[in-house]
Amino acid sequence: MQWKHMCKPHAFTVHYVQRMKKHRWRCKAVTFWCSDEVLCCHWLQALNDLLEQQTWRPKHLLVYINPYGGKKKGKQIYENKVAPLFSLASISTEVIVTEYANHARDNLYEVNLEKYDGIVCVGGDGMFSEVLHGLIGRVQKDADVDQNNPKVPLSRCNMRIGIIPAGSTDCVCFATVGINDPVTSALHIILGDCQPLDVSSVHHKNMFLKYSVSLLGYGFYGDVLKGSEKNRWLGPARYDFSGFKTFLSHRYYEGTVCFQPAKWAVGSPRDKVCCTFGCYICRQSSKQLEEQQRVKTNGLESNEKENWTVVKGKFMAINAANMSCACPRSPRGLSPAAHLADGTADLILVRKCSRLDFLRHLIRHTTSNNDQFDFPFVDVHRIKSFQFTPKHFDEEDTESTDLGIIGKKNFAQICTDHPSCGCNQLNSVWNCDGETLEQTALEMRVHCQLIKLFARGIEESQKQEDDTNPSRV
Ligand SMILES: Nc1ncnc2c1ncn2[C@@H]1O[C@H](COP(=O)(O)OP(=O)(O)OP(=O)(O)O)[C@@H](O)[C@H]1O
Repeated sequence: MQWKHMCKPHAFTVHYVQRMKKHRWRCKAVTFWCSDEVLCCHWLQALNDLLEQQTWRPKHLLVYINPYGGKKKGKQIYENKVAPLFSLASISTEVIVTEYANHARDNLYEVNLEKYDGIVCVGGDGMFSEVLHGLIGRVQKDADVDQNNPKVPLSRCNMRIGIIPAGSTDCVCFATVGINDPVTSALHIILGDCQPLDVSSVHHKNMFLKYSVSLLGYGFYGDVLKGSEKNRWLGPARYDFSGFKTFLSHRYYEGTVCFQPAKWAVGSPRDKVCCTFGCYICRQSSKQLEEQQRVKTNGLESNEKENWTVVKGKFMAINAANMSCACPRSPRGLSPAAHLADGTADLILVRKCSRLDFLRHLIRHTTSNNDQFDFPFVDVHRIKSFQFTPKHFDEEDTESTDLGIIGKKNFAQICTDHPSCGCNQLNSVWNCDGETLEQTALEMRVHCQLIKLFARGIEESQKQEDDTNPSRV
């Protein structure tokens, strides 16, 4: 049908998603013309009815914008790239531009969540973490769950969170969408995508510290973060600078790691298969975990205490990765086969080794094919929880673990073990999703699929799909 032959044209425009390269999505439009007004209305009605049936699409969203995240362009990015798309999709929003750190977290404790179909945060990983803490905290409060009890099962959050990347680090967005692009993320929100995500709770004794969705790292990654904070004035280059300095200092830390292997899990950290859209391993593992928990609550099995593996030693790094932790710099991440929603984390123990060996291990994170775990000083385990007790701890920490493995008193020691650095630093700090923790003795537990994101995981074999049907989403 050609519009120029029509005497009375009627038209409507359909906006659709088109896949571009590297997981990027764009909004395209096609206009349909019709000479018959009634027919045109029928088409419109039919399309609107179809859209109405897609009840998973959000209609009302609560949006938090951090105006100071990244290059301070959060507000601009939202107004220019995201808001017009939400309005095209008839999504109404309540927008809160944050005025101070933790504004969004505090607000989430008070707001009437029933009014919304989802929460959107515009900012970086720090902003996402704030919203995550606000939402999980609020849901536990409403369900009367004590977050300070490390053993308590947490209540799942059904409200989805969308991340519009506008920070200096957008790792969670990158790992769950495949790219940190505001328009792509907005389109995933509009389509109502849903990606469940595991969350780890981190406790010190019976005190809740933080939730983590990506990396909980001690030793190398803790030191890099701590060093980078002292050099904030360098901007994003502070991470490279601090990384180089930390590498040169070549420190190791002594302590004891106790962990519970995730025996039900289907995959292993050494798998070649990565977590992708509709991941089979996430589905199977979470199903088996649910089954195991059902058996336990029915009293058929009650041996939660056993199955702890204890590793005592000198570590360059202790990393617990809840997801691959892929980012543009390390495209496969710290643990390439880690899964977003299988109820496990990958615990990577890098024991004391030579500087050259450590460099070889680090370099493998940046290359695509080599296995970074294939070294005699690296061990990797798929776990559901772990505890760490440093060899040198404060009085405060003496009763830190309930396993009673280490019962030594506080003692100060000059750093004779580090002739290369000449430091007197006995303990490292924990890097919890980019924030340092004060306590060194801690306990981490994975909560399977505790939250949901407006994402779908990383789509594979894009090329094939693009060739056959570029717009099918
Ligand atoms: N209005 C505000 N003023 C100051 N800080 C804020 C404000 N709103 C949010 N924040 C805090 O700013 C921190 C960093 O935000 P965000 O993650 O968006 O940016 P970023 O540049 O990626 O930072 P980082 O790399 O440290 O995560 C968050 O911890 C958040 O709590």
